[in-house]
Amino acid sequence: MRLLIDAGNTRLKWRLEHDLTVISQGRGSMSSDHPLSDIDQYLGTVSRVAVSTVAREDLRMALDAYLQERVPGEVRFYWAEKERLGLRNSYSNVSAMGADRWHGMYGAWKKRGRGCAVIDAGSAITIDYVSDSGNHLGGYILPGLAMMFKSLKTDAARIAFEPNHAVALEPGQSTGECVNHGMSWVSLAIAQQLHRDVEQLGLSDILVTGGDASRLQAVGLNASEHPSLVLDGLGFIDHEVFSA
Ligand SMILES: Nc1ncnc2c1ncn2[C@@H]1O[C@H](COP(=O)(O)OP(=O)(O)OP(=O)(O)O)[C@@H](O)[C@H]1O
Ligand SMILES: CC(C)(CO)[C@@H](O)C(=O)NCCC(=O)O
Ligand SMILES: [K+]
Repeated sequence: MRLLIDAGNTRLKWRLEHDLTVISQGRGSMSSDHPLSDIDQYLGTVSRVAVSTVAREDLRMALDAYLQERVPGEVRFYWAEKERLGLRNSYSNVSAMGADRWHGMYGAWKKRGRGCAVIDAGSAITIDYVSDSGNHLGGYILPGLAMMFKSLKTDAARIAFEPNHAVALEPGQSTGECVNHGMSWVSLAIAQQLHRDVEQLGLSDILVTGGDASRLQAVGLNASEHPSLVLDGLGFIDHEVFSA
């Protein structure tokens, strides 16, 4: 049994596989003492764990200790790389790139095998462009939608509102409308700029993942949704490493 883990800043996503077939998948909180409690009964049978993480080093170490204690198999952490089977990183300091971005891009590269844009709308939003020849052309890092809401709540004294996920784009006429419509408006701006970039760079399509994927699609982002793209890419890499 193989366990794949995408440990983000807020949440952890996991997938349990047997012979590359998905047995079960789910998510846990990074702040939980037992983030894998849903699969407690399986942990003793896991022969290998592959982890992609962007969490703080102390949280990574706590996750490592937690896994070592419960899983008999090897626990391996995977990071961004310079190159893998035709996909080439543009960062000169490759290790500074979030592992989730590399693994998401690799998942997209393996699925598409040609130029594409990858957008991960999670705690932060990342956008990465890959050319037909596999060159990472670069990307963008933006605050995520929940992060934007939170910063308005905590850093501005007179902005009181209840966030919602409705798509409404007309100019707001109350604080709540201004903030909520503003979030749709910024989502639309992201989607439109992505469409322009993809067209200009000649990329074939857009893959989207992350908790706010559907919100971007709701304002018209023309993308295929891959809810666990990071785990997909991580799984491909771990498989390649172990079958080499
Ligand atoms: N049930 C939910 N819990 C938390 N966020 C959610 C939920 N459903 C949708 N979201 C949206 O998903 C976004 C977070 O996405 P996602 O779950 O992919 O990130 P994350 O896993 O928290 O990020 P990271 O991988 O950095 O930990 C938030 O901006 C929020 O608006
Ligand atoms: C941007 C996030 C937080 C998105 O999860 C992650 O990919 C990260 O911590 N990246 C490190 C900085 C970088 O990718 O250049
Ligand atoms: K993420």
